[in-house]
Amino acid sequence: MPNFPNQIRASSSLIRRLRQRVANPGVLIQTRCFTTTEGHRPTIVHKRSLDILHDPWFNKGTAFSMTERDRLDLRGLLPPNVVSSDQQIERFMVDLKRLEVQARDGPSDPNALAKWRILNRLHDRNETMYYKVLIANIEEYAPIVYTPTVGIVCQNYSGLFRRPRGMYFSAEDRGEMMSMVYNWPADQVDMIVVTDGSRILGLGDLGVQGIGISIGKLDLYVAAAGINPQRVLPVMIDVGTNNEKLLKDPMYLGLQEHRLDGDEYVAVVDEFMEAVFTRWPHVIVQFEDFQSKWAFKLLQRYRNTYRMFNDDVQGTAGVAIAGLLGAVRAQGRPMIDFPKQKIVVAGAGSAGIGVLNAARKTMARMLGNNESAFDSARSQFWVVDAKGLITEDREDIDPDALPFARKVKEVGRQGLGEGASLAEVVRQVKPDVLLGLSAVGGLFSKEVLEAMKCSTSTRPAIFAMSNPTKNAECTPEEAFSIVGDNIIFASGSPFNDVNLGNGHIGHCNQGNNMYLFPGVGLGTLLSGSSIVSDGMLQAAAECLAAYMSEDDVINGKIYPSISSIRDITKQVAAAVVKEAIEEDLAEGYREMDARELKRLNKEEIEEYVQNNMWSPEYPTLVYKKE
Ligand SMILES: NC(=O)C1=CN([C@@H]2O[C@H](COP(=O)(O)OP(=O)(O)OC[C@H]3O[C@@H](n4cnc5c(N)ncnc54)[C@H](O)[C@@H]3O)[C@@H](O)[C@H]2O)C=CC1
Ligand SMILES: CC(=O)C(=O)O
Ligand SMILES: [Mg+2]
Repeated sequence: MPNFPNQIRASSSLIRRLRQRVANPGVLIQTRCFTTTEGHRPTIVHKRSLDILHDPWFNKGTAFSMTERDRLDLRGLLPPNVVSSDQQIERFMVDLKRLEVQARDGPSDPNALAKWRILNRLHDRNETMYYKVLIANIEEYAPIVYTPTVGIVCQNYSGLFRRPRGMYFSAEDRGEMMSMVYNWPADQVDMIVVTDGSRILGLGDLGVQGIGISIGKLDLYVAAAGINPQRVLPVMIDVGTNNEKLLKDPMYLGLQEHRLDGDEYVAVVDEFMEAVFTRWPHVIVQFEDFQSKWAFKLLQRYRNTYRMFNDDVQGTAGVAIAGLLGAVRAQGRPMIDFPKQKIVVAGAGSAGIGVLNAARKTMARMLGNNESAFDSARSQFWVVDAKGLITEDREDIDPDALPFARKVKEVGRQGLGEGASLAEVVRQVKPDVLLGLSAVGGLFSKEVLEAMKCSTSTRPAIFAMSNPTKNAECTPEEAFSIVGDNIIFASGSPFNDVNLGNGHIGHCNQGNNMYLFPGVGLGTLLSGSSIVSDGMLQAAAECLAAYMSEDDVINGKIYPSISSIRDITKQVAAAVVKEAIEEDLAEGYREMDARELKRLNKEEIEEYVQNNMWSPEYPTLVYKKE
């Protein structure tokens, strides 16, 4: 008879069952009381990995210890912070109590977070149905699973966490990644979206909570590009966080230490890349929301060796180019006039510099594609960052911004100098385009927009591209009411069109990389190219630019409506495949080999893309014994 500790009052039925166990030591007795010595006996399970996490009987969620995670092939399938069951309950209760307040946080839709929770639960229960709902209602639900609501989700992720989705590679997993990738149950993975959480939308460093953005982007991969949801993998590389609030938050699920930096940081990302490409050699890895400091370096480090691209640098650039060309057409001018546009860019981070580089190259191509064309294109841009106008006088200038630093003499003639304010720059330059990728909500103040009224363009364009909604540089109402009814307006997050009165509508375009990255990923996959070339990205941007009709652009519509995202994605993917074939990069995909790909004409490429897009229909299921 076992000795019960004094404080435990065992029920008579429990004592009866314990007696049974003493008589039959091999038999495990299920008991509801977990404070007896029973709690220390192991429970035999016939499952491992996600099967355990998805089984409500055995799942302990974030409370699985590291030894158990290793024993049950769970390493990487949960955020790295191991919490006690009391902490789990505390986190749940705090989140429950916050629900009402959070639900009101939605910037444009007061029920946004509540909708996200409902959709997320459906996602956990039934993926086919989830994507069917998402695709059929993309206009209403893209702002829930993607920007802006995904921003609120990331900010509150530790509280919202219920079931894991995706993989976490943390600094603690160094040396383990090559084996832990096998904890992911799918033998085929087509798309990975990875973040290190260091710059989530315009919300800064959100650490492990940034995984929400990888999940949201992959939702669009499935909904827009028809990537099979069983072959997508959201990833979070947790190297710590420099967000002091999260470092002190007892609810936080990530590593509570400062970010790794320098060689140590690179070694973690290197190990991750090697591991995923070893297990899935044909996967495409999209880098998302890495702080600028690393975004460019990692892109240069990997782009010629792995199938990868950086969405914020390259996807945003393509979307902006398409919009900028649309803005030229909206003035009733041919696209070839683009090199005459004066463009003021606010923000010189990964997105801003990506756009500037691509815009300069596009202008240079139009001007003859030689060195002098490239050099002269530079003078069309004025770049303003947190310290004001960037000139060659800037101390410790960021090397990525250096090519866009204005010559001091040159801007001096315009009455401008190093560090001039955005309003001053706009007043003096009178630009055709004012483009914001600063993450500073309201940066296009009344003063800046008043200055934009002096633009020399017949149809000034304002791109307030920062996300989420509260970080937009201005609202469309502010832009139309201050600058005038005739402007072209685009924002990164969705806004409603503006009623200008007299039956006129001020059109609000959504200038977001969601119109490109799904097609770039799908096109790369189906071409079988082992890299994502500049030409493939350029082809994607040109396809998006050409998608809008002359009537559309004259009416101020420079981007498609989100309701046509599946169609535009198909076309972008086809353009990417075509370019990969032309550059001799296409190695084929499945039964379509390189030679056959080369024989396809434009229509056949589109058909090939269409035929390879997954649709949310229930398949017939058949049971087969292992
Ligand atoms: N619409 C879209 O498709 C995309 C939008 N974005 C948005 O762009 C924003 C910036 O992203 P990153 O470039 O990666 O961020 P980042 O943090 O690397 O860069 C921000 C830049 O803005 C500058 N800045 C800060 N305060 C400023 C001020 N008062 N005036 C002028 N410039 C100022 C900073 O100096 C820095 O150069 C984010 O809000 C992000 O959500 C990013 C990618 C795609
Ligand atoms: C849209 C996007 O990629 C961003 O705001 O970072
Ligand atoms: Mg991004």
